Amino acid sequence: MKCSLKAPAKINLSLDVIAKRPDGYHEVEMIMTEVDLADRLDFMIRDDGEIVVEMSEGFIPHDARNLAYQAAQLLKSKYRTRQGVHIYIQKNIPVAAGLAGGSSDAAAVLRALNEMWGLSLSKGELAELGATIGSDVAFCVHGGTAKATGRGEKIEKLPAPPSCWIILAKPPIGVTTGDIYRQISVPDRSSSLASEMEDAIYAEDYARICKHLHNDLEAVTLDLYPEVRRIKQRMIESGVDAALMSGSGPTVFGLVKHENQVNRVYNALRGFCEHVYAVRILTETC
Ligand SMILES: C[C@](O)(CO)[C@H](O)COP(=O)(O)OP(=O)(O)OC[C@H]1O[C@@H](n2ccc(N)nc2=O)[C@H](O)[C@@H]1O
Ligand SMILES: Nc1ncnc2c1ncn2[C@@H]1O[C@H](COP(=O)(O)OP(=O)(O)OP(=O)(O)O)[C@@H](O)[C@H]1O
Repeated sequence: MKCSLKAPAKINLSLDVIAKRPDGYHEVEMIMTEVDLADRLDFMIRDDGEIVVEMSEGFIPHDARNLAYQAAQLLKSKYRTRQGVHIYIQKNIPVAAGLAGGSSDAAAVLRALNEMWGLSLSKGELAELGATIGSDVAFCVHGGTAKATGRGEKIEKLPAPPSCWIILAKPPIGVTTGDIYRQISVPDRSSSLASEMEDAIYAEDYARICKHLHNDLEAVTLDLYPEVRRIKQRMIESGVDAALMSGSGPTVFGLVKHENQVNRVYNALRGFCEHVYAVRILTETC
């Protein structure tokens, strides 16, 4: 039995850090959306019970450190499945980029093996299991556009934002999420910035979405890595409607409403860094 699934990247349109928790995580309020830059995962059932992960990129571990492997192992041990699986991951999402590449792979494994191993788990159950692997996995299980609270694992689905183009630019550095959270001073604010973004999405108001892009982690990463600040600056100068860093970085994204602006922005960034993508928001889970 074989199956293939796409594992899309996400961006954070809004990310508020609300409080530091005693367990070392932070309480957050985030608005996230999937974009059509995706890894591709090919699955094949193995009758010997083994889990084998193969990656297109040799530098990513394919053993128990791989989030896709962890997802398969979690289902296998919890539901005592006799079958195994071979998973090939064609990596298209840049790694350690703030785009949840590994989390999305893990979510795709949960969704695929739920079908292939006949587990009949609901999306909610898969998301709950996924959250034990990483904070972004629950969102990736649900997909689409959503508000994420708690440490990121409590998901409320939202409609897709109005149609637009997104330019992603990733400088040649990797950022470790924990390092960025560790350095943030929790902002003292009375109103929720994520709510402003949520309202703008419900109102289908592109200009308000641009106005309310916000990420509390951005200032920390920009201070640590001046090249990320330069990319954001370059993006703004190239004429995007708004720009923001995604997650803990270092990828910066720019929103562009009209297709005729896309090439100009893309080319301005392409001369500046190697990893540049022009993508769209996903309106349905693939
Ligand atoms: C930055 C984001 O990607 C935005 O979507 C997420 O908040 C992080 O999601 P993630 O990469 O899946 O994060 P995890 O693998 O769960 O956590 C990595 C590390 O980040 C820190 N962390 C993560 C999530 C959170 N809400 N608070 C935290 O302080 C913790 O130190 C944790 O040890
Ligand atoms: N399937 C996978 N794909 C990519 N990286 C993986 C995978 N499994 C484990 N990793 C490891 O996870 C780390 C983070 O990679 P990932 O691409 O998921 O980061 P990220 O996009 O910054 O995630 P997030 O936005 O959720 O913080 C890397 O050090 C990488 O070696």
